[in-house]
Amino acid sequence: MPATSATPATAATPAANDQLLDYVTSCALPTPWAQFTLHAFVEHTTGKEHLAMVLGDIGDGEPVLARVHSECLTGDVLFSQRCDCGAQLEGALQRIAQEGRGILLYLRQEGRGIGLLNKIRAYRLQEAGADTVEANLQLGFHADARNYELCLPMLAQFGVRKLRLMTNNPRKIDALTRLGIEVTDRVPLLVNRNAYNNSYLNTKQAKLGHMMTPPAAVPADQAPAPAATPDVI
Ligand SMILES: Nc1nc2c(ncn2[C@@H]2O[C@H](COP(=O)(O)OP(=O)(O)OP(=O)(O)O)[C@@H](O)[C@H]2O)c(=O)[nH]1
Ligand SMILES: [Zn+2]
Repeated sequence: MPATSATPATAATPAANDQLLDYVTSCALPTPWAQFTLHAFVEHTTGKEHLAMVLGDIGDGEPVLARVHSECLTGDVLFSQRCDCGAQLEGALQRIAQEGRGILLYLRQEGRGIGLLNKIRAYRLQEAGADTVEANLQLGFHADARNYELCLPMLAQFGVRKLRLMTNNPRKIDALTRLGIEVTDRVPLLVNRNAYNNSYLNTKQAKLGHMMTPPAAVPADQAPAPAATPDVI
């Protein structure tokens, strides 16, 4: 039976307006692994809706198991194998459910901050030979255009300042630390490689500094049937 959040859906009260975003409302969110409480925020400048999934008592001052997840519609919703986002999202929620306590911030900064349409443009460039970083640069963007400043008021809503952060990305840890959020531990969040995400994961490791185990080659005879251009993701 899934764990149930100790935070009732109606318990959270709107915090004072922050300069960056407003707290809006919450509801129960049953998942296959636990019943979370889903909290909704709206960002002032963009009108984007950002979300927090909370399980258990996270406001007691102890470090909280946390995932700061950037939106990836293709990976989180459409089952894309080009990246590791969907598997990381699922893995993070499962891990929080196992502990019975934690928070997942779902930030609407799709495509590392360049948006869905530009991410699809970037995928097309990758099919022509660019890697994930080169494609962003060719489109005139930084390799990673995200910022994490919303995390501070979102976490403050729940009285959270110390995280055990599920990530492989050292720049995410640096960014949160600079905001004044204490990352007490990094919890690796590794997913299986496949023929479609292998070079994407290698590029994240080589060019974006992600901390992963050494790349393991995917034997050709174990790889799924090839798509049009699987090796240039
Ligand atoms: N521009 C661009 N964005 C991508 C691509 N693949 C995935 N993304 C986006 O990248 C974001 C996820 O970033 P990742 O680099 O996979 O992981 P991370 O959040 O930095 O690090 P972890 O915490 O270890 O997962 C999501 O917003 C995805 O939409 C791509 O090829 N190009
Ligand atoms: Zn993704």
